[in-house]
Amino acid sequence: MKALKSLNKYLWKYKWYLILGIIFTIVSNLFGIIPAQLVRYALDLVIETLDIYYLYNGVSLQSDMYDIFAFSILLYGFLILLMALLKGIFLFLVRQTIIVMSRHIEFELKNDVYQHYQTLPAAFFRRHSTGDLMARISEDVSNVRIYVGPALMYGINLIVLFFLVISYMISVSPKLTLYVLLPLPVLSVSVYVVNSMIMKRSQEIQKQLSALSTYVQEAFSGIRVIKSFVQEDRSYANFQKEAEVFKTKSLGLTKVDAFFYPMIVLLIGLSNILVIYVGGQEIINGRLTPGNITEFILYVNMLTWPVMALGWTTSQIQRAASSQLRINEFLNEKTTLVSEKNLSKPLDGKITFRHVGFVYPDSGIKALHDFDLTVEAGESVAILGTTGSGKSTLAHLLCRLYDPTEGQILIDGIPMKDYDVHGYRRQIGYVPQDVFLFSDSIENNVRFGTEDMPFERIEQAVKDADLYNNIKDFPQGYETMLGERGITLSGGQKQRLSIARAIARDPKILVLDDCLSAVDTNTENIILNNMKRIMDQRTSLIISHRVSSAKLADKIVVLDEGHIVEQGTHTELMALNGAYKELYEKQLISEEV
Ligand SMILES: Nc1ncnc2c1ncn2[C@@H]1O[C@H](COP(=O)(O)OP(=O)(O)OP(=O)(O)O)[C@@H](O)[C@H]1O
Repeated sequence: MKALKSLNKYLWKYKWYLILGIIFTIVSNLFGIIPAQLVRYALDLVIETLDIYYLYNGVSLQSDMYDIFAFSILLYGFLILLMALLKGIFLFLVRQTIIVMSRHIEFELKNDVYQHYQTLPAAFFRRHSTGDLMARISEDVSNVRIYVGPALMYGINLIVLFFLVISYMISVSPKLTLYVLLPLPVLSVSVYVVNSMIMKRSQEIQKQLSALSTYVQEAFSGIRVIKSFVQEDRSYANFQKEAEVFKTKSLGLTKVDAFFYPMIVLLIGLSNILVIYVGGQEIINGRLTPGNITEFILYVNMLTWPVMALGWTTSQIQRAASSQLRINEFLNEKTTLVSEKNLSKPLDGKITFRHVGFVYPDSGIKALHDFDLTVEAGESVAILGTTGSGKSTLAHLLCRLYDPTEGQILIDGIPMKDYDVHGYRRQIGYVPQDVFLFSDSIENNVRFGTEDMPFERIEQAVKDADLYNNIKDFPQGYETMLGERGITLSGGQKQRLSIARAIARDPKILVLDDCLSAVDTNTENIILNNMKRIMDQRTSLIISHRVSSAKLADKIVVLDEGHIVEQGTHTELMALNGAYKELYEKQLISEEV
C-alpha cells in the first residue's frame, strides 16, 4: 500500500477535481435519499387517505377529496422524478471530475515513465525485456488509474452514502437498521473473495493471451522459415495447445462469474426479507408505518451497490498498489551516465583511450583489456578483429552508452564524463551494427528529429551513402514508407540508409560499426570513396571484420579478445607479417575465389 503514496503528488496537483468530486458526490447522494422519503410520505398518505375516503362513501365531499388526493400523489411523483433528474446531473458531474482527474493522472504518469525510460542506460534495457517495459507503462498504469478513478469514486460514494443513510435509518429505527445491515458485511466480504478469485483468473487468462499473441506474432514473422522447413502442422499443433490452455482458463473464469451474480441476488434478497419480517412486526406493534418499511427497502437497495463496490474497490486498490510498486521499481532506477561538469562545446574530435578496460555489467564478460589509443582530430582509424573481439564495445563506449570500468576516455584532452551527455552525443554520428529503422518515410528516417535539416543535406547524405539510385526507383521516392506498413529494404539498403542518417547530421566524430557487412565489395568501394570526402573533415572510427573497409584509414588497429595485437598503417602491418597480413591474405584469396 505504501507504494501508492507516490501518487499523492499527482492527487495534490489535481486537488480541485477531487474536492469538487467529493462535493458532487454528497449532493448526488442527497438527491438519492430524498426520493425514498418522498415515497414514504406518499405511501403513508395513500393508506391514511384511503381509510377516510371510504368513510365518506356516498357523500359529495368524496370526489373533492379524490381530486386533492390525486393531485398530491402527482406532486410526489413529479418531485421524485425531479430528484432523479438532479441526482443524474450530479452523478455526471462526479464522473466529470474524479474520472477526468484519473485520466489526467494516467496521462502524466505514462509520460513520466516514458521520459524516465529514456534516461536509463543501455544496460537497463538488456536486463529487462521489451514486454516488461511495455506492461509497466500500459497495464500497470491502467491499474493505477482505476485506483485514482473509479475505486476512489466508489470509495468516496460509499463513505458519504453510509454516513447519510445510516444516520437517517438509525433516527427512524435503530433495531430495524441493525437487522438491515446484518447481511451487508457478508455481502462485502463475499464480493471481495470472489472478486479476488476473478482477478487472479483474469490475470492468468491475460498472461495466456499474451503468450498466445507472442506465439502468433513469432510464427508469422518467421512464416518463411516455417514454410520452407514444412513445419506448418507442428506450428498449428503448438498453437492449438496454447489455445486449449486459454480455453480451459476462460471456462474457469466463466464458472466463478456464473456463481457471482446469483450469490449477490441471494444476499440482497435476504436483506429485503429481514426488513419486511422485522419491519412487519414493528408495524403490528404500531412503532413504524408501512411507509417506513418501503423507505427502508429502498435504502437497503441503495446501499447494496456501494457495499458490493467495497469488495471490488479493496481488491482494485491492492492490485493498484502492486502495479505502482512495479512502476516505482523502474522509476527508482537511476542512470549512472551523467555528466560531472555539464561541459558543452563544439568538438575538434581528438579521441584518447587511456588504459580502458570494460566488463559488461550483466554478463560479467570482460570485453576490453587495457585499450590504449590516440586518434587525432580528423584522423580515421580502422578497428579490425574477429567476432567477439570487442570492436562494438568500443563504439558503445565512444557513444557513451556505457562508461569504461577501468581507465578513461578523453575527448579533445577533456574526460568524456565532463561533457553534457546529450550535447556530446549530438556531435557523434553512429551507425550501429544492427541497423534500426523506424516505421516512417525514408526522408524522416534520415532527418530523424532534426526538423530544420535542409532537404539538400538529406539528398547529399543519401548520395554519399550510395542509396540515391534506389530511392529514385521507388514510386514514392523519399516519401516511401518503411517498416510494417511500408516496404522492406534489403539488408544493404538498410545499412546505407543508416549511414545516410549518421552523416546527414554532420557529426564531428563518425563511428561506423561494421556497417558495410551486407553490401558487396563493389558497393563498399563506392561508399568508401564517397566517404573519403566526408571523413576528411572529421574523426572516424571504422569498425569491421573486412580488411577492405580499412583502406581509407590512416591507421589500423587489430583487436583480439579485447587486446590490441597490432597497430599501424597498412604497409607497416604488412611488413610485420602478423595477424593483419594473415587476415588480409585470407580475405584476398576468398574474394578472388
Ligand atoms: N550487451 C552486452 N552484454 C553482455 N555482454 C556483451 C554485450 N555485448 C557484447 N558482449 C560480449 O562482449 C564481447 C565483445 O563483444 P563485441 O560486440 O564488442 O564484439 P565484436 O568484436 O563487435 O564482435 P562482432 O564482430 O561479432 O560484432 C563478446 O564476448 C560478447 O559476448
